[in-house]
Amino acid sequence: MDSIVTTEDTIAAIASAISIGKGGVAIIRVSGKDSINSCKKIVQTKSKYAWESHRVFHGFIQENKQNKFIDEVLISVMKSPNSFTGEDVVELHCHGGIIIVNKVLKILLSSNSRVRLANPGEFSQRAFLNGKIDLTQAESINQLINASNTRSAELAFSGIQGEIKKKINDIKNDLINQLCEIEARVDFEEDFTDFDYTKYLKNIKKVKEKIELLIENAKRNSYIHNGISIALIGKTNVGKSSLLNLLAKKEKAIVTNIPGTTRDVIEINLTINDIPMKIIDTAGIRETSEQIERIGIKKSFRKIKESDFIIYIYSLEEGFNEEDKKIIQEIPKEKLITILGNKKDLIDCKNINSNELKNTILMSIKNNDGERLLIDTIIKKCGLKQVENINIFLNERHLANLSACLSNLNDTDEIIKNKLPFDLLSIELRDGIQNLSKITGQELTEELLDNIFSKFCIGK
Ligand SMILES: Nc1nc2c(c(=O)[nH]1)N(C=O)[C@@H](CNc1ccc(C(=O)N[C@@H](CCC(=O)O)C(=O)O)cc1)CN2
Ligand SMILES: Nc1nc2c(ncn2[C@@H]2O[C@H](COP(=O)(O)OP(=O)(O)OP(=O)(O)O)[C@@H](O)[C@H]2O)c(=O)[nH]1
Ligand SMILES: [K+]
Ligand SMILES: [Mg+2]
Repeated sequence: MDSIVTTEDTIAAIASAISIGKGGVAIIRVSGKDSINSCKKIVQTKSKYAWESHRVFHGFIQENKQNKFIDEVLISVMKSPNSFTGEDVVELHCHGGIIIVNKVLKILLSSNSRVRLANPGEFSQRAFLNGKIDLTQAESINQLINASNTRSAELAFSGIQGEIKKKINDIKNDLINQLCEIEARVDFEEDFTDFDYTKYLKNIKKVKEKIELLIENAKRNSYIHNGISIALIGKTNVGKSSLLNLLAKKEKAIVTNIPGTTRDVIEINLTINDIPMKIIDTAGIRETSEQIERIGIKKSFRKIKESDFIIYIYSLEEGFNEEDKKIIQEIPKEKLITILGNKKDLIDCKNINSNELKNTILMSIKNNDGERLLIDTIIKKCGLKQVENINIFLNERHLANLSACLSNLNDTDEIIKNKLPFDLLSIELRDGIQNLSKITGQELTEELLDNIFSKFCIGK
């Protein structure tokens, strides 16, 4: 691995949340060779614990070596290698006002030419480069900071504890073992024939299943992190707003028997099976010259585009007709959770032709009949079923590398089936292993590194 960043510089930044401007205490974090010396220049202390590692001591921040103090602080020093970054780290715990903490930072930066402001994510980047954490742990730190719900935070923390790394390394070890078997034979070409292809294919199949399980679970866990949006779409008066109210368990939207009641988009948030969901009620779609309603209908079409998923509702009393067919053509197939035939209470179900029932669930929203079935359908269609309790969150980068590895493994199957040269097998396996190494960062490019850490906030 090339040396990617220069860790010659000592870096400093405000590590606590400062965007809101006030807080009891704010922390300035300093990391690098000059962290202790540069802080000594701006601190006056009489503490007997002063500058000892892993102690907290008391002091004052002084401006220009004068005896004029600008803040009273607590200080902790964590000497290399036993710190977050692995370098010498000093933390100054100032009063939490934005003016004072910025002033202390400014004085520190001007105290020593080798101290500079940290780039976004640079502390975590140093922790990574010094081998304190792998890439997945670094990414999990950022995920935890940005988590919007407790479940997402829980998954992020499990990543910080190394759960992603463990899963990936486990799969990697399986592949390394397979590679060893193969390479042993590539070296002694005459022994080709005794290679147990059946056993190899069986082992690789197991590895593929492990990867597929991770990918399947990741989909669900990414919904936990990002949530999903479901739009209720259909003609007027079919019961969209009634359904929104049923799911919300309160009267969020106006329901009347007047077609065109809902004009604007109405959204509610709920959690089903741990998944944060946004349910979106829209204006019923029909030909109309009424100006406000037309704007509402335009928004309905926009929601078809913007939402992750759609439930298409029609009235069983009216039947699924040409207009419904026309609207449903606007909905991408993969987004359609189900067609929902509503107002079951008004008809005799035996009279519905079986063609109409395909991909359709029947409900009486008014009588609260069929809600469970609808929720089960949502869970199934959106892939929200818990496959196995795998407590990790995989981001796009992890998934792309896992998929690449999976396709390497599929290629090795082909190589064997088509009796292609044996060394192709080992090339492909090596490639698969390399794709896994990219996830944890053992295989690294400068671009990848910049890409990941630039998404962090300053001070992390
Ligand atoms: N004040 C403060 N709080 C913080 C952090 C920090 O940097 N400073 N953290 C930063 O994100 C998180 C905690 N994570 C940390 C992870 C490792 C080490 C650390 O010093 N590791 C050393 C020593 C371990 C030990 O003493 O057993 C090591 O790994 O060698 C510190 C914090 C959250 N809270
Ligand atoms: N019989 C019966 N009536 C229902 C059912 N669900 C809704 N309704 C009635 O159908 C009418 C229209 O319901 P809404 O929920 O306003 O329909 P909508 O699709 O939101 O209508 P717009 O906002 O005008 O597009 C109301 O009078 C509801 O009480 C049902 O399951 N059975
Ligand atoms: K209505
Ligand atoms: Mg409505």
